[in-house]
Amino acid sequence: MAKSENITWQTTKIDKAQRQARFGHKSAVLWFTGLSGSGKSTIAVEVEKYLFEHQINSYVLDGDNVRFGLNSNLGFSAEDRAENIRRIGEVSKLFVDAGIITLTAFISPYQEDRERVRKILDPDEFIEVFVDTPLEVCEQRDVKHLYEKARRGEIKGFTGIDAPYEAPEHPEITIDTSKQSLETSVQQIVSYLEKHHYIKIAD
Ligand SMILES: Nc1ncnc2c1ncn2[C@@H]1O[C@H](COP(=O)(O)OS(=O)(=O)O)[C@@H](OP(=O)(O)O)[C@H]1O
Ligand SMILES: Nc1ncnc2c1ncn2[C@@H]1O[C@H](COP(=O)(O)OP(=O)(O)O)[C@@H](O)[C@H]1O
Repeated sequence: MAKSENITWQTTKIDKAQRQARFGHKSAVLWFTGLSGSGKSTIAVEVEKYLFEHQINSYVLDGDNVRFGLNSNLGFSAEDRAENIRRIGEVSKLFVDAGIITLTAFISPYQEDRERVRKILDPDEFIEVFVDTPLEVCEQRDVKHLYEKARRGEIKGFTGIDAPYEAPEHPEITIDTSKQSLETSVQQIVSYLEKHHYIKIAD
């Protein structure tokens, strides 16, 4: 698949460990996955805000936003979703190298695509956050009226309706927004990061 030839890896004089030491926290990807409307973006944005307010460098890569720019040439076939996730995985790796806690909010419905991203990162750098909100609840919310359109057949291949969602088998974190508040979810993620020594929140 690689088309580039005659390329050599350029080393730099500052590495990830030095950046992490300067920032005072580790870097990793919080990889949110779940149905449309499950709460990925809402939680990711809130965690980013919390981390920012506690002097931790973080950044959200969001499905809709990235599809306006970097991935504007991709649709929703299985192949295009795989390429979408591959590119975001590579971008996340760069962000992690830059020392940033990166939050990605993509449906990322295929186990294989998510596992491919896990493999290009160091073992503790990929934290899978399964936003396990039931389809009925997501559909009832229907924030963007997309489920309505999918049910009417106006959108083909909509995740959860006529395209698959493969739930993670061993996510590091599981959240069900039909059972827990946004504040609880944020705390759950921050606690995970603290417990596993990615960050230390000053008292
Ligand atoms: N066919 C189909 N299936 C699922 N979602 C669709 C579709 N068409 C458009 N949308 C809108 O695109 C958002 C999902 O984009 P992602 O990049 O996260 O999708 S994927 O990871 O490549 O599967 C998704 O946004 P979220 O609601 O934020 O998940 C939808 O708004
Ligand atoms: N406990 C909760 N946690 C997160 N979102 C919630 C919660 N309860 C209701 N919501 C609502 O659910 C919707 C989730 O939408 P969004 O975050 O865009 O989902 P996704 O990014 O997964 O498509 C938002 O309108 C949000 O306000």
